[in-house]
Amino acid sequence: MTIILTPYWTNGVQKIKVMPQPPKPKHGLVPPALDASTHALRCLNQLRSKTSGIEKYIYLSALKDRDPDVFYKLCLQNMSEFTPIIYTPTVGDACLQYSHIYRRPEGLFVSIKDKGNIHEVINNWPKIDEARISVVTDGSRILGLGDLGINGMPIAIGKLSLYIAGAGIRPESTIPICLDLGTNTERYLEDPLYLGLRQKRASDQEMTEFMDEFMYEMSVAFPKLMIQFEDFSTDNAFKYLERYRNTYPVFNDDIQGTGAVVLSGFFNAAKLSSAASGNPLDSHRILFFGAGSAGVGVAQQLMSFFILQGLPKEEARRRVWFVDSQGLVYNARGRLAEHKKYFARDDYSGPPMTNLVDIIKYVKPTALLGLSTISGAFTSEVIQTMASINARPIIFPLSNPVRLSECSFNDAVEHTNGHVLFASGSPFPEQEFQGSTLYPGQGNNMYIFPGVGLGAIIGRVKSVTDAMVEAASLGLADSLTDEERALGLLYPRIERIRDISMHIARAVIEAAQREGVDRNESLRGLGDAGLLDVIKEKMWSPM
Ligand SMILES: NC(=O)C1=CN([C@@H]2O[C@H](COP(=O)(O)OP(=O)(O)OC[C@H]3O[C@@H](n4cnc5c(N)ncnc54)[C@H](OP(=O)(O)O)[C@@H]3O)[C@@H](O)[C@H]2O)C=CC1
Ligand SMILES: CC(=O)C(=O)O
Ligand SMILES: [Mg+2]
Repeated sequence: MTIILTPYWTNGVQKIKVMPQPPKPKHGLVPPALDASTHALRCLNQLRSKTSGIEKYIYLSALKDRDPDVFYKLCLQNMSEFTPIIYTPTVGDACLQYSHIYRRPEGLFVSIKDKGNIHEVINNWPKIDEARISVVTDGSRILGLGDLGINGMPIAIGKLSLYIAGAGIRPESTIPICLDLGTNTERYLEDPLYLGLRQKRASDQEMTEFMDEFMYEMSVAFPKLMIQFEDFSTDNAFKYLERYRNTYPVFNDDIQGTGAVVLSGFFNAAKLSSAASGNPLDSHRILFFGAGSAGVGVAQQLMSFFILQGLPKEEARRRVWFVDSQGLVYNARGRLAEHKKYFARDDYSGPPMTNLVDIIKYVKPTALLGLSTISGAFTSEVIQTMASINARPIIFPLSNPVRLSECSFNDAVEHTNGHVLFASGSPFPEQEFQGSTLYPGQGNNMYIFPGVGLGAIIGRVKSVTDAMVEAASLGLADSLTDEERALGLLYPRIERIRDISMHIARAVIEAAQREGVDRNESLRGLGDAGLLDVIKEKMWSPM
């Protein structure tokens, strides 16, 4: 049964009543012609009557609170209309304005001031034994929008709505969590409506002590929970994934989820690009614009593309080049952040190379991937240079939200004469070009994490291994239907997300079984079809 957190005020302090969903109202208390299907249509019309994205977001948040079944039913029926509202790009605006549009509590807030007593805060969560998946952010790098502090909560809520809609996780099994470790963003510290602690971020040492306590207490309170880390700043994203991944079932969406979704789209794009150029799949060369947690996470995952083509690991590494805010990343440039060292080039030692067009002419990449947060960085000249060296250039501007995208689909189509193989982080509309319709891909981790989480909890895994993430990626790449391939799509239609998540979950469980990290013995030996039946049967659906 869905539970409702109802806020009320006593002596100026907001308190929460935990209530079950109300029973069906008695005769006479609702209009006579109210029925479920016309009411869903009424809600959809109300949503569509709103003109701004943030109004739509507020409307849908209220609908989800009031009537989760209608919300999720409409979401599933209108996935491509709903995802840009409950997720990127609009969720970015909801985060920026969270302290101003806040209506009612949703999720769990654990602050640095709770250090030493985190156990008590966690145990205030109403349905401890139901909890299966938590998305945890510290608000320090929300999408490409920077340090938003406690205003990062909507990203955890949005991701979990996609878990529920896209993978059939029961709503009461999800916990959005925002860790409040302070913020270094002055405008929030000065905003009288800001809902978080009014202090600078905790030191590294204090944060690590806090995180160790938090992770331990979570594992005690919620023994069946998988944690998804979301939108931690670069260093902390790598640090805490490494620190906990062998002890608890954790997954970093920005490093691993993004890696998996881009590997999948790259696989499909590389086949089309190689078919057009006549060059073999193992000859691809990839240039990353942006060397943060997402860029490096994707590069680590893309290594498996080359390794699957038969290249040795060292040769696979050499197919990747990075550009960061200082230009081409190479050893002789001087001190490099730890996460950049593995891919730093040792075959260039000249002066810093900072102009992207010059770098493209030097590297001659078949693929240009943007994870930089720099809006419009892929200028017409950049795109034309890619088109001049590739029959079908792969161009993926993956930064979110849409206004930070490195280029638009329209520009990519126009400057490559329609030949581009394109995927962006946030959605772009399709384009008419020379009498045909061209479809942009959405290379967003939303295709991956619902299925990974579903597989992780049904398989009761001890940890989320690299092989499980790779299996999710290849499962997604294989899920294109013949009709989708005929249209040149790189990713399946988002309307099929439940089917896709089911297949990803199966691939994840089988990989966990091969690696010996599964704890659900009843699933062993079921075979593909048997496993799919179990997964399907476990998926929640709105009534
Ligand atoms: N599509 C998807 O599914 C996902 C998309 N993303 C998006 O990716 C973007 C980056 O995220 P993340 O990696 O976590 O962020 P980070 O802050 O960790 O990384 C940003 C990177 O961009 C580089 N950069 C900044 N300015 C420039 C510039 N002028 N020229 C070249 N490079 C520059 C930075 O350089 P330096 O290292 O020198 O500071 C850094 O390497 C965000 O917009 C995020 O929304 C993230 C996850 C998933
Ligand atoms: C999509 C996502 O996780 C991000 O932009 O951070
Ligand atoms: Mg993210």
